[in-house]
Amino acid sequence: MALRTIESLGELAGRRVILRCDLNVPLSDGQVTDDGRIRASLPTINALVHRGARVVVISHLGRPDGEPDSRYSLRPVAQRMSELLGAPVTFASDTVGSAAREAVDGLEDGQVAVLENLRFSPDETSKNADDRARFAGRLAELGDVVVSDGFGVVHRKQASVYELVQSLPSAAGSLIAAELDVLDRLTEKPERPYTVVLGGSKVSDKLGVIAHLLPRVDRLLVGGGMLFTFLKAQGHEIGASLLEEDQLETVRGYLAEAEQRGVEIVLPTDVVVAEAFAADAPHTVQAADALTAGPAGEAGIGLDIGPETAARFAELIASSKTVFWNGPMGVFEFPAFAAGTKTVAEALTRVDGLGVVGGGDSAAAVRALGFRDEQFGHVSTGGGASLEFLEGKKLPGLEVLGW
Ligand SMILES: Nc1ncnc2c1ncn2[C@@H]1O[C@H](COP(=O)(O)OP(=O)(O)O)[C@@H](O)[C@H]1O
Ligand SMILES: O=C(OP(=O)(O)O)[C@H](O)COP(=O)(O)O
Repeated sequence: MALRTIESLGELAGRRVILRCDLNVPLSDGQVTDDGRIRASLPTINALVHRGARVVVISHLGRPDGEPDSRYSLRPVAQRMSELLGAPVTFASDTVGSAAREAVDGLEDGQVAVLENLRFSPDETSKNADDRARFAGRLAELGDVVVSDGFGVVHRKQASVYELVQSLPSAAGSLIAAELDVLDRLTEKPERPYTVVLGGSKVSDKLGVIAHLLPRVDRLLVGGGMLFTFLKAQGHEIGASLLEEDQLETVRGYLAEAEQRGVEIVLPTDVVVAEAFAADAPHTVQAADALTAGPAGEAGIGLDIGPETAARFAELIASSKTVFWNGPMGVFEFPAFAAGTKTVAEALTRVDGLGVVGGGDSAAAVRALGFRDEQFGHVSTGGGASLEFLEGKKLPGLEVLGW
């Protein structure tokens, strides 16, 4: 089925358009450190502005605890959006309260407002459909139609992604359409060898996709925070490294299934082990099977793949015809632990075929390490969303758009 497009919404001049974006960008000291997701939202914002719509932008940022928390405010995002648009952007300090209503009522045709973080309300992410519907209803009062364009969050059944889109006439924005165009190429007869590279820190989310990826890919390379659950599942110690204890059995199952299917799960042979989770922590390269048990100060904490592993991953990536990579290989925010991510990124630029990097932090990482988006086949704004799409799953935020 085809996505409903903005054209299907008819005349937009003078109408209030709620635009659901994914503006979940990295911040440091209240400053946006990578504006990729804001830039990616601009084509749809500009298209709506040019049609004379009154644009009400909504988004989440990070994972606050369902209550206002200034560390996760969208205020700096609104500021950066204003700079990029070259036009004023009103910021409302709440999401469905009096500030939001005032900001929306004050909009003239072609103007833009950004409302505060959706996740400051527990109802946005509630598991209870009634809570979500109630919150979606309050959001719907702020608009006449909805445009959903937050590709990075379409895998979440959350109020603004799912219930809101069903509460008003709705359509997909051009970012979602563009993302799906590329991802379709990865799902429909990908050229082989097809390699998926997984890393990052959202370990439990992303371990879940492996079961569905195994029948589709030739190789799965595992780095980042995820690798330690694999090493532990193989019986190795991992010091104070990231671990999903309750996933050990599942991971053992994946290893057995991969062997049966002839899919290579490639695990690190060396890792960079630090004395603490800190930019200046002393660190050494250790064999992946040589770590000991204990707290960070004694047994260390794994913060990057080692150089031997990075070189092996690079070789496997560059010799593939189709590659999807989500999740940094290490804590790239600290330069001492960015080497693995840099080596993998460099290899992805050399893929003779389609090389895609996806995810908020992965895209930010490659840019921070000096790569340009044009060097890759595609830089996707969604990590988890892309992975679940590649699994062949129906995604809630796309289903409600007619996909
Ligand atoms: N070994 C590790 N231990 C802890 N965190 C890690 C490790 N490797 C990578 N990370 C962290 O993973 C984060 C990104 O993960 P994730 O959100 O899953 O990626 P994306 O946003 O690209 O989908 C980064 O902030 C990075 O520091
Ligand atoms: O950053 C995001 O996902 P990603 O890290 O998988 O790219 C999205 O904004 C979704 O955020 P969430 O994983 O907190 O629901």
